[in-house]
Amino acid sequence: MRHLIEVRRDLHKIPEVGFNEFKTQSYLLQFISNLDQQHLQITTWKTGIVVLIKGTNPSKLIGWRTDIDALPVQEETGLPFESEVDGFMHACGHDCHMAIALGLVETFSKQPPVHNVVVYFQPAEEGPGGAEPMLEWLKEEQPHLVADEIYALHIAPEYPVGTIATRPGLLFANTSELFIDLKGIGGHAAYPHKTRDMTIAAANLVMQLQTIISRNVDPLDSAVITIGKMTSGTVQNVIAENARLEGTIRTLNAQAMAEVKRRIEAICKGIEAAFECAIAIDYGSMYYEVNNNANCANALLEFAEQFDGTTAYECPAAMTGEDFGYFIKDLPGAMFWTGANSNYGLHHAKMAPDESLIPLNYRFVEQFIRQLV
Ligand SMILES: CC(=O)N[C@@H](CCC[C@H](N)C(=O)O)C(=O)O
Repeated sequence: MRHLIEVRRDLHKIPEVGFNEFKTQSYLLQFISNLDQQHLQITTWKTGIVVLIKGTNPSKLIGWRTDIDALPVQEETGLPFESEVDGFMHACGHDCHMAIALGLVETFSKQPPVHNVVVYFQPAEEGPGGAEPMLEWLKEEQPHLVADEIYALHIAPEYPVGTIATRPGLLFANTSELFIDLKGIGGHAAYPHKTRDMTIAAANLVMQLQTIISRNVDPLDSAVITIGKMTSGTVQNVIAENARLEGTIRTLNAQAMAEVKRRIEAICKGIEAAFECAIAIDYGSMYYEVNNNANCANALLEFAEQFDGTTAYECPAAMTGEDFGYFIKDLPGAMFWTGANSNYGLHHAKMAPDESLIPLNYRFVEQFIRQLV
């Protein structure tokens, strides 16, 4: 399956963000339509694709989900197949995920498994979230395409290739995006007393938000507030009338998320009073935690222990988010990390997974699905 690496490189060159994966979708459709169609049924939803593979003696429908979107990150890997789209990159490995999923569709199209298999090519995992609306559409309009059990993987740069890492129960956090707009009064840089400077207000707000983690979250629990982007003002000698913070909140449970939000709102009220400004908060999209079904996670770990080329690792939970959580909110299923051996982590401009993970994982997942009873 050497060609899957070529496929990954092709996809790596054309990164697209959530619900804009038009070139990606047509590349995937082209690949799938070149396969033997006898056992396949292809359906599209927005920029996503759902492929049903009819099994030889099915008694259930097994789901495999891959995400297909990229990130607004300027690539700095220096690889010969670098992103051709300025400012965008597959910095979260979804290009590898897609190549593995295409490998599955290809092999199952030639040699169908016993059970029916459905492969979801899901848009917008990085945001604003494709899993929840895709599932709604499936349930309402294509109920025969809703899996009975479902699996997915995510590359993990910090583990060697061949590591299959997961755990029963909570694997990934609850997430909520966070957008905060501050409005004050702009004016001349030399007359600050006639203005309400939103650069100063936003800087104070960023610092105060971190006290929620250190002073409001139970030290035996965990949470993250990250402000990934901060913008204010227009030019060096004009005091900023507007500022905007863009970030994300991560918690291990829904109660902690509610408490963090309550404190964000209280702190924003304080900043409004202190800096005489107006603040608007928007929580953007929220992802339900990835809570693995214990039997499904253990089945993956047990299979990885005896599979040639993989090592099972029962890993700790992480503060990453994944809208795959919506798929396994109501269905049995599990997600796992798969080693990608990169010196740079997820979302880094130099993240470069070891591509040998692609043929290995495609074989692992194919064999895992084939042996499910
Ligand atoms: C695996 C991974 O990196 N997932 C993303 C999901 C982002 C969700 C949303 N846009 C947010 O930032 O809250 C992650 O950043 O963990």
